[in-house]
Amino acid sequence: AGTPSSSSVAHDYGPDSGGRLKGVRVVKPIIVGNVAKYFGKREEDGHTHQWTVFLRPYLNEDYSAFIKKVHFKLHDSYPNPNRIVTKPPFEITETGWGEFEIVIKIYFVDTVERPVTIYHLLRLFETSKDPTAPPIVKKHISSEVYDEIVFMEPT
Ligand SMILES: O=C(Nc1ccc(C(=O)N2CC(c3nccs3)C2)s1)[C@@H]1CCCN1
Repeated sequence: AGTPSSSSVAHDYGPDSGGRLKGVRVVKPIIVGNVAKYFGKREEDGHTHQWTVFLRPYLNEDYSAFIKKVHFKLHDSYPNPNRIVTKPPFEITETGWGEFEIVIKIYFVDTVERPVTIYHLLRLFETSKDPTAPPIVKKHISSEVYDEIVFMEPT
């Protein structure tokens, strides 16, 4: 039998559906992280690394169908610390000398879905087991975590 026509498909308008179709939970896997490259100590401003913080799909998929924009909030000592990216790749590349928390806020095309906030600690150094040891500088370093965006997709 072929796909049932809309008339034969039963729609479940649950008691709390507010007129929307009963939602189907959609899980979108993502990777949130940063890569960093050590370029020595720059005379003029003391910056030592170039880094890129990113939010990307776990598999190579186009998430711009449901992600409207991604807001990266950098440390306030950066010029224009509120960086908005409206199309993939959702990433920011900057230079600096230290590690700090970057607040990443994802806004969805479907405005009924509330924005999602993710916190990422920018990593430039390898952490040594000995807390009294100086930070370990590596030419290249990366720090990324797997995460999931879960939202209700109307069926
Ligand atoms: O490092 C840390 N906080 C940092 C905040 C901002 C950092 C940075 O790298 N930069 C500011 C930015 C510019 N200033 C002027 C033009 S761009 C380059 S580092 C903390 C402190 C101890 C441990 N981690």
